[in-house]
Amino acid sequence: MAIQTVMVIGAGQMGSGIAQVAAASGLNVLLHDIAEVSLHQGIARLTKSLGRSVEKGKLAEEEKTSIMARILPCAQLDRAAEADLVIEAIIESMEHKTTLFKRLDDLCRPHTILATNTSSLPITEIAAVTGRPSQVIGMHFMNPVPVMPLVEIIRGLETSDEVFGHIRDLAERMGKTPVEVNDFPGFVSNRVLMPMINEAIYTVYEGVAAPEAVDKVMKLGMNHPMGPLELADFIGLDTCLSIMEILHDGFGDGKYRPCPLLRKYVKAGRLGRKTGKGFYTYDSSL
Ligand SMILES: CC(=O)CC(=O)SCCNC(=O)CCNC(=O)[C@H](O)C(C)(C)COP(=O)(O)OP(=O)(O)OC[C@H]1O[C@@H](n2cnc3c(N)ncnc32)[C@H](O)[C@@H]1OP(=O)(O)O
Ligand SMILES: NC(=O)C1=CN([C@@H]2O[C@H](COP(=O)(O)OP(=O)(O)OC[C@H]3O[C@@H](n4cnc5c(N)ncnc54)[C@H](OP(=O)(O)O)[C@@H]3O)[C@@H](O)[C@H]2O)C=CC1
Repeated sequence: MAIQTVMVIGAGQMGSGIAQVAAASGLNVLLHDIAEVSLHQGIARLTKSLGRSVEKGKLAEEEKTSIMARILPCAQLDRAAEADLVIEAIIESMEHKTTLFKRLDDLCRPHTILATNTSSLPITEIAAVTGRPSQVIGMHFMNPVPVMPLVEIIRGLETSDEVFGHIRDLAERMGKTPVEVNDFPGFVSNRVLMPMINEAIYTVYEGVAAPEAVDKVMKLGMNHPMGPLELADFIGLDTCLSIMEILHDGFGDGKYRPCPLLRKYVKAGRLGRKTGKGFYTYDSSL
């Protein structure tokens, strides 16, 4: 089966980046979001990202135009019927994702593959709500999608070899390096990364150091490109909290307990860069 048309669902920071790299690899992209304002913001974000590549001389203006022409903002989920592949990138919630996957299973043609960009949720559980578990797979991109080379690929219990092969080949076509990992909470990336971020938040919570000092230690001492708190703001504190909760519930181990300060910031709507405030304050969410 040749994948020609992809629907990306959720036009947030990940969905807009996935739509961009998919269109840049020659695919036709339908970009869907429940909220029209989020759809506009997603298009603005990827337009800005492509514009930056043009300014740097890495992309011709005509290429930008043709990439943009392959992306169709689409308010109707029903158009998933046109897709060979759906890549879901909505909020990190099992309830929201399973509701969506049930609906997609009804809407999509029999050959269509359903992929999720979940950061941490079990693929097998998402696949189980559909009548096509062999065609459900985890395709976990890293943020910012146009820059980061990795895609974690996660098979559910029933995912077929054929579907795995299609997704691995597609990730390569998008210029990414696929790495297969098993279906456990947080996979590899967030099982390793998120406890470090959570621990960094604990150091602020317990008054060990201010956010700037924690980040400086990790940047200058360990050569990390971003400090853990800067990175948490970049990922989104709501997403960080959801991932910690999934690790905590999934393994039943107290070492994954989310820091109360993380909970407090999320309750206050301080979600990081996307809301203009987290551990730091930002001018623009794009
Ligand atoms: C939570 C999960 O489930 C999994 C995750 O994704 S965890 C998060 C993983 N991501 C990370 O760890 C990111 C860590 N940070 C970094 O690697 C870097 O800080 C960064 C790449 C984001 C920015 O790098 P920087 O050197 O500080 O800034 P900058 O010079 O502006 O950008 C570097 C390059 O990336 C590009 N870039 C940066 N942000 C971009 C974006 N949002 N979209 C497109 N391009 C972008 C820039 O254009 C620039 O390109 P060139 O080198 O070709 O000029
Ligand atoms: N942030 C990161 O660094 C990474 C995130 N991920 C994963 O990617 C997914 C998305 O994260 P991210 O892009 O950061 O989140 P964002 O909050 O930036 O974007 C999520 C988008 O999905 C929309 N949405 C919510 N529910 C639905 C729905 N039922 N149908 C369609 N659209 C919906 C939201 O709209 P509205 O805002 O109106 O609710 C929002 O525009 C999550 O599963 C996350 O764990 C994976 C890798 C890295």
